[in-house]
Amino acid sequence: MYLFLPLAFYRNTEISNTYLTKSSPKSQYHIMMYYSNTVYLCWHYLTDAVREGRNQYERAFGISSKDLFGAMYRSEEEMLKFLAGQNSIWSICGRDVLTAFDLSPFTRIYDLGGGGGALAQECVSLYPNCTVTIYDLPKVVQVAKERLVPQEEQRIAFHEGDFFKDSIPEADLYILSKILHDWDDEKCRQLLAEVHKACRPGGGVLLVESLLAEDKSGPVETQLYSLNMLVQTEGKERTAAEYSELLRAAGFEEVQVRRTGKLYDAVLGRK
Ligand SMILES: C[S@@+](CC[C@H](N)C(=O)[O-])C[C@H]1O[C@@H](n2cnc3c(N)ncnc32)[C@H](O)[C@@H]1O
Repeated sequence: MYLFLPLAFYRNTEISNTYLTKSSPKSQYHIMMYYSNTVYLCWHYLTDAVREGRNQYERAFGISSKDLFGAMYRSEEEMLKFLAGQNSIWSICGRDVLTAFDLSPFTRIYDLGGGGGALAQECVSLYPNCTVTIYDLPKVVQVAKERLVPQEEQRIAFHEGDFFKDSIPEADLYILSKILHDWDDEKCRQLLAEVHKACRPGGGVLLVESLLAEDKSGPVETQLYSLNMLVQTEGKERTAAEYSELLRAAGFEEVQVRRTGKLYDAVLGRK
């Protein structure tokens, strides 16, 4: 047993150096801090969330969540913390979700709700012939442009817009990474219908989401994420069949599903 103690200590130090140290390239520091300081406050009201079937911003922060991202971005500091947190996961899973399918035929890509841009950066480094436009709410785009995406990166462009209200420009591929899980089925259908209208014939849409098993019996991480969505958004995690159905209802065909073995998976639909 005494022999294993230093080994366990060494392993724990290695894990914390890799995933918790702020300066590590695989650091999960920002998302941990966001969970701990913001999301956890909504979890205090889990029983209310289950009873009422809605998020708990009002109880946790005293603000209405009628405009969901207005509530999440209630200060510039909160927005930065959220975007940095969202970016962190792609240092671990970005390559897996973007190589689940060969995306090289798609050169004009829009990352809808592309946030802090980490997935867009991973995409241009894996597929050097593509350009990726980060489409997001104006204040998110401004922060991504000025503080999160390196200015010398010529293959990344920016588009300020609200994908529920403004038009979506034509492209070969739309990435919707962790977007549909924020919204109910009706809003997902509305958004996918607009994406289908804008998509070039022969183009496609790539959903990046954490997939539940078809009987919803697991994985436990995805079930927990679904509760996370309940306490802080209007959405939930879904099964591959549920995403495929949403894509088909919007007009996308040849829907293919790839599980990566990590937290996030990929679903591709073609127009
Ligand atoms: C859960 S985050 C995912 C961010 C990024 N796609 C990723 O995977 O790291 C959802 C993103 O959708 C954006 N978003 C929410 N509502 C939007 C809207 N109406 N129009 C455009 N972007 C929106 C948010 O600002 C945020 O960046």
